[in-house]
Amino acid sequence: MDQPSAEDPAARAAVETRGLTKRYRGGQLAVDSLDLTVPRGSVFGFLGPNGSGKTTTIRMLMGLIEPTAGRARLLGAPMPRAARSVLPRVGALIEGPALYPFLTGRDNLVRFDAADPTADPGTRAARVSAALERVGLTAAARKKARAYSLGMKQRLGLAAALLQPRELLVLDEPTNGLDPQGMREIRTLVRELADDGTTVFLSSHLLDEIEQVCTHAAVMTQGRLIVQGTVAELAAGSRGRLSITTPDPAEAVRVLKEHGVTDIVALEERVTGELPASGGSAPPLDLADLNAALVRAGVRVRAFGTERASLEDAFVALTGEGFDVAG
Ligand SMILES: Nc1ncnc2c1ncn2[C@@H]1O[C@H](COP(=O)(O)OP(=O)(O)OP(=O)(O)O)[C@@H](O)[C@H]1O
Repeated sequence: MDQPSAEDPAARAAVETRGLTKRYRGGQLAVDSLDLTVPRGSVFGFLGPNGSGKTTTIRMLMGLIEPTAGRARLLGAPMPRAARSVLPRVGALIEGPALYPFLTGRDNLVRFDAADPTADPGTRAARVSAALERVGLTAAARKKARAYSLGMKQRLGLAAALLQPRELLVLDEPTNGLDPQGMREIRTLVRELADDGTTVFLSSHLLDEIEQVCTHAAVMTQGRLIVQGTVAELAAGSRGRLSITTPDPAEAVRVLKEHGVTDIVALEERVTGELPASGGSAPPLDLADLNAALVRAGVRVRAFGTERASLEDAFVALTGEGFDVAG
């Protein structure tokens, strides 16, 4: 009864939650009726400021804590009920890897592998070497983990998650605390894993990072999901800023105002502004008409267009808030 058919979207999604809710004992509503669908094969960014409920959601998905209400499916199977059969197909890196500092990178992986009752000891050395190679730590395999940089430690944690082939990787803030080089390494690795067909679900409070690496994203604030979709769809939700280059900025500003453009900023030859929102009875402003009006008014236009809308624009448009991008 609980097994979805091949036609059921739940069978296709790598992660699916319906009404998933967590209220902690102290009364804190950390996750509120979450309906999340992570398509198989996606790199899915789970985005939200600190405290928005991302870790709580991930801990429920992995069966580490019980939801207060609602349900969660991982690779089509109900959690936490199917944990024993599903979790071996899922690699996870949650709240930093638990490493033995006085063991080498390689020996750390040997210990992780030995803790897995399904792992054949006869092929352990080959598995460990392949995982080290996968994350680019072969050269550093004999160094003690305490001598690793934070980025190398994260990669070692990923290697531990990759000792077995995985259909889904769940990474909680995998670049938290890393320097730009470490962040790039993790991003590259995530892309490579996705190219191999692994679904990657990663949480982050960095919009920029999600835009660079993810195909899909969901945005959380205060325990609630405010939007989910492909990154392209989310960014398209806001139109971006109008930008004009002209030697006649004063006249351009006048024409733009007449056409309902707001928040106009003129800096030497560059004039930018917010296009009026479409909707209601007003027809959307056609950029071709606006350009023609500028030319009719004698404004000499060197360049005319909209700046690419970013996920951050979409986020601000959705919530009316800025985003914590400081890290
Ligand atoms: N064990 C707990 N008991 C009570 N409240 C908790 C517990 N864990 C988290 N919370 C609260 O639940 C809310 C969501 O926290 P959560 O850690 O899930 O958010 P997050 O988006 O992962 O943030 P961060 O990036 O800071 O980890 C916060 O208000 C937090 O204080």
